[in-house]
Amino acid sequence: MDKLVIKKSPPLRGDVRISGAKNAALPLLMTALLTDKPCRYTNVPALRDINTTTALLAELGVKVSREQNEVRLTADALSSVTASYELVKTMRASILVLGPLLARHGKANVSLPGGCAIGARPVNLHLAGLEQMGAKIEVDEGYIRAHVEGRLQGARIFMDMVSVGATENLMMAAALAEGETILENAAREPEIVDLANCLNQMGATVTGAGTDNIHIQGVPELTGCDYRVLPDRIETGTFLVAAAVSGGKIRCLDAAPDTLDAVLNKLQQAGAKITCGDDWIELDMEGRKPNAVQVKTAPHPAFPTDMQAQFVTMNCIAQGTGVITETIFENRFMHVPELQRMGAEIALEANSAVSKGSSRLKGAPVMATDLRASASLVIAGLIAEGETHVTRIYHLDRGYESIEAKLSGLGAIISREKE
Ligand SMILES: CC(=O)N[C@H]1[C@@H](OP(=O)(O)OP(=O)(O)OC[C@H]2O[C@@H](n3ccc(=O)[nH]c3=O)[C@H](O)[C@@H]2O)O[C@H](CO)[C@@H](O)[C@@H]1O
Ligand SMILES: C=C(OP(=O)(O)O)C(=O)O
Repeated sequence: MDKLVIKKSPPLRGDVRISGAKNAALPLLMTALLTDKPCRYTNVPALRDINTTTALLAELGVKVSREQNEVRLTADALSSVTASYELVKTMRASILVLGPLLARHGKANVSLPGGCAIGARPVNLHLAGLEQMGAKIEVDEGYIRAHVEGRLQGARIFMDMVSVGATENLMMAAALAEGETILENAAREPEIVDLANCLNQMGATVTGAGTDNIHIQGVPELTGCDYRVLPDRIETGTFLVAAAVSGGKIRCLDAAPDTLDAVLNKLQQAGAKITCGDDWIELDMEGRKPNAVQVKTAPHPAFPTDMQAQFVTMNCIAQGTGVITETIFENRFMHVPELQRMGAEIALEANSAVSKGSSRLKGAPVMATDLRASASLVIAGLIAEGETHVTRIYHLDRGYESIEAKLSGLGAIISREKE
């Protein structure tokens, strides 16, 4: 297994190119299941989760070809409608094959994803929505077994929690359903808008994406697509926080500033000077240490849970007391004990991490427990005295393309080694 070795680094400086968004690319690649025509996706990040997705699609019989950041998929003859436990257990987003398979093939067997380090993460909203559209679903031996006679039927579906994945699964299913589907209390994330744009390019009629009320007029069949994945707002935010923590000045290129309002707002409160162009964001700390900020995670457009861990690291070394409250996942503070091992003064109070600020971090061996927790430890390593060894970085490789090369390009002292 690999680990990252990070030494105390100078303030980050320079330009970094932002990759396509993992959380947009995953549902986008699943749209290929909705058509027998070829689909081409560009700006697809080179990530472990993308490898898992193409392996999953190949297992279903989808023809896959991949070259650098381009993926071509053709689902003209499926050989299976089963997403196996072996793949689903490594990537929860595998559940997103359920809606498309059911809509186009009338049948799907998908292993229950189960929980993960950050929480229980049930899929009841995905299943309830599909049942409202006429699917018969049972859970047997750890598998969701779903079928429908004829086509799924459009329905008015109210989701009593905001769920990104359920909104995506139901949007894809509804695109091939008979009649209109209305998703109420839908998620409003930029990745949902990206999925709607791709579906519309394939001949679907999706309106309202980006609001909490999405209308999908089903069509009998869809065509292929040639679609460029949205820039990764969480990768962008992670580099910006790393630069803020180090007191540096960086420019994120090929970014999407309008997807990051809540994060940029908090960075400004922390004392960062932020300048944006159409597709770039510059952060300049002008040599200052960040001020602690108060943050509460919530569905988009509020502050994203996927940026919470990185801000916990920032608050540790910032000036003043900061409180970060997590409202999306019940167990998303696994990075806190690891940061404490590096000397961070943080107290966990219910679902809040309270940092006293001005912690002097010292390098230590630390363990990555999930994707964004790993990112928070890497950021801590950049400013800790001495050397930090981050193990179990397969979590990091799920969601950050070439993170050590990108950080090195900004002046960080970081290398990948064998554990
Ligand atoms: C691949 C991907 O895009 N992952 C993102 C997606 O995950 P994901 O789509 O899994 O997250 P959801 O938005 O569905 O989850 C939000 C909350 O709703 C709960 N819930 C969800 C579905 C359901 O059927 N029942 C239920 O109770 C979850 O346990 C969680 O507490 O959105 C999360 C919230 O922004 C992000 O952290 C993840 O990075
Ligand atoms: C939690 C995340 O991803 P996933 O939903 O794929 O686990 C994430 O991207 O931070």
